[in-house]
Amino acid sequence: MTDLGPLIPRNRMVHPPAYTPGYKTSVARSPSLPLLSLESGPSEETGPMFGHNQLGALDNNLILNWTKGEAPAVGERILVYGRIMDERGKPVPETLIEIWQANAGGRYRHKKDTYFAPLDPNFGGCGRTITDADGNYQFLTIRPGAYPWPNGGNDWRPMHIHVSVYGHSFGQRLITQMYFEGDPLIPLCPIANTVRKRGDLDGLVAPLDMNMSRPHDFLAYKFDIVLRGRRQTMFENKMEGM
Ligand SMILES: O=C(O)c1ccc(O)c(O)c1
Repeated sequence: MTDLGPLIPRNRMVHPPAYTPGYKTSVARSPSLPLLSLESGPSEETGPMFGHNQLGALDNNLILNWTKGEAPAVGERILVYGRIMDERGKPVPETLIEIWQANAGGRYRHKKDTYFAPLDPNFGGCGRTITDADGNYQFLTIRPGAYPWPNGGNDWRPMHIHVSVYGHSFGQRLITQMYFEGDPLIPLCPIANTVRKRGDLDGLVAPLDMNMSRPHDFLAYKFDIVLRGRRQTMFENKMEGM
């Protein structure tokens, strides 16, 4: 295996900090003592690797990958596509990209989600794919609904899709959320507001792209992910979450 060298830690002065009291669950999740700096080792720097032969044909089609009969998922059909790049715009090929999201009513298929909106029996909410040789990926899905969450007052999550990019090893995994152009809930969201700079938050908002939409079928949203550098995508400080 190629020696990729030690992992480069994320710059916490740029990415959202772990402790953001406006986002209440971050308080208990964030460290209260200074961090120790440990060298990464083989368990962080190597594998597991995922190959194309491990993916099912519908893994990147959330409209069809959970259907029990012939019925597709309920909702506004959308294509989410983009490219994963490094700081020089060089594509990142063959990397696993996974997404998870609420259904069209704003409800997750998760035992802890008890929101009034019903589950859609034909929608699971998870998908995965591997970038091609030019770093491109695409998912066919439905637009997730916004939903209220128990953070305080009347907080709502904007429509969003959770995105994980795997890299070459466990220690490289990066997680973020994609928002939708024009959603008025974005500037009101305490989680979106953990991103300190307006320009960096704009990088998480996918523009509508009519050129990639398909007439009479789906709209398209473009979400590029930049791993490092001046135009880097903002990543989360936690590894789990809905
Ligand atoms: O971390 C959380 O508490 C939390 C709550 C609601 C969400 O939609 C989410 O993405 C995270």
